[in-house]
Amino acid sequence: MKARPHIGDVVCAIIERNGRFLIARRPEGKTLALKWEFPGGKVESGESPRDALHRELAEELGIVVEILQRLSPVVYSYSDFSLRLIPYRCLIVSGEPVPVEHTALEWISVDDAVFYDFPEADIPILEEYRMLVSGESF
Ligand SMILES: Nc1nc2c([nH]c(=O)n2[C@H]2C[C@H](O)[C@@H](COP(=O)(O)OP(=O)(O)OP(=O)(O)O)O2)c(=O)[nH]1
Repeated sequence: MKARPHIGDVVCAIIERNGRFLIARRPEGKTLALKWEFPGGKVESGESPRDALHRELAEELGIVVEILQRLSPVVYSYSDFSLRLIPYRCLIVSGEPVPVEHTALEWISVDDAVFYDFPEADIPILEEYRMLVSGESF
């Protein structure tokens, strides 16, 4: 019998400002190279998802955020790994994002998202977010 693949938890942030949110481009030579993603990363053992998000955003972008809302987690299996991606809407409370690990950052509107190449696991998150903000005066 084949062993069930390990599913790792990954947290990610939808960081909002002026009706847009921040996306970051993954570097060449890494998994999902050159895809645009929500900033975030793997939850380490013994760490809560929220703590992991604060740590990753400080490391990757040099910012401190306030978490506003958790959206629905997405479980997705790529050909070589599986993950549970847990999204949080956030606001920056200090710092200005600087791409330490990513090759680019962009602030986009939810309608712009179709023009960017996101990982498959992100698609349901973008869809839920679109529904959510279309009901708000965003
Ligand atoms: N941060 C982030 N990661 C995502 C998103 N969508 C998605 O499939 N992922 C995947 C890419 C990575 O494999 C993993 C995030 O882990 P990470 O950013 O800490 O991983 P990494 O590139 O340093 O490590 P690795 O993939 O090379 O093992 O989750 C997303 O929107 N944001």
